Amino acid sequence: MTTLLEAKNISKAYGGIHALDGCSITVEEGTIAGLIGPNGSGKTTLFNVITGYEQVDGGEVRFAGSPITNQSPDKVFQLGIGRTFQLSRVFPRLTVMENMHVAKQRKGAAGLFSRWSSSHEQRQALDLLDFVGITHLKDLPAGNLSYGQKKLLEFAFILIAEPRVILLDEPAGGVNPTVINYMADRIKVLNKQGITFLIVEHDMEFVMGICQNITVLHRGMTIAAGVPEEVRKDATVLEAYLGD
Ligand SMILES: Nc1ncnc2c1ncn2[C@@H]1O[C@H](COP(=O)(O)OP(=O)(O)OP(=O)(O)O)[C@@H](O)[C@H]1O
Repeated sequence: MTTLLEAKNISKAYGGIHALDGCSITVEEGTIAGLIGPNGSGKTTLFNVITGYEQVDGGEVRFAGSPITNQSPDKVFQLGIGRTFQLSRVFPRLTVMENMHVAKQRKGAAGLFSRWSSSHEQRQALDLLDFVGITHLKDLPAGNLSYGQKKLLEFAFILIAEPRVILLDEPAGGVNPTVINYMADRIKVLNKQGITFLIVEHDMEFVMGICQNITVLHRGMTIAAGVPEEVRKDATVLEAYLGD
């Protein structure tokens, strides 16, 4: 297996709070990896550090063999790392299709208000909306979508940039079981096509069911990493969850 994404000895403090305190994670290419830990253990901060939304105080992030530590979010996105946020970040006044257009431009060099540069790109956007099951909503303002539909749009939004790895922050959080199952199915299909995933999620059934490898954070440190069956039984992990 080849390592696609790696964060080593990452530290990040906010004033006196050590959100990340020397944690590390390795994501192998072609896998679905999970990142879990009790509330406040540093999961979102680690996502922010990997994707350039926060600068590290120490440590190194590498993608496809090259250092990407403290690169800008746009640069990281263009390199092939897509991500979603805990609270979806669609543009509420733009239509679903316009949101897809913005995503395409973020990846490429076109000006923000240019037209679709080709009918192929437009077709690709429609195909992706179809893939996540929301084509029928394409002309609606994204703000009118339900919470689950916004998460699906955000997913399509990332896919249009053709990322090599996708970081999902709580894809199952606050959405109904039908959407959760649908999301899991879409992730598996994309993974079979070669896309690597790193998923932060509190829904243990979802994580254990879909991830091949799981890293556990506690107080900004990596306390375990391994296959779901190992992690599930790990005494340190159980203690971290029970203690918080
Ligand atoms: N911008 C910030 N300013 C100050 N403290 C922060 C900031 N971001 C995160 N923290 C703190 O860093 C720690 C880790 O937070 P983080 O959100 O990364 O944890 P998490 O594991 O994602 O939590 P949750 O599961 O609740 O989403 C927490 O103590 C949090 O309060």
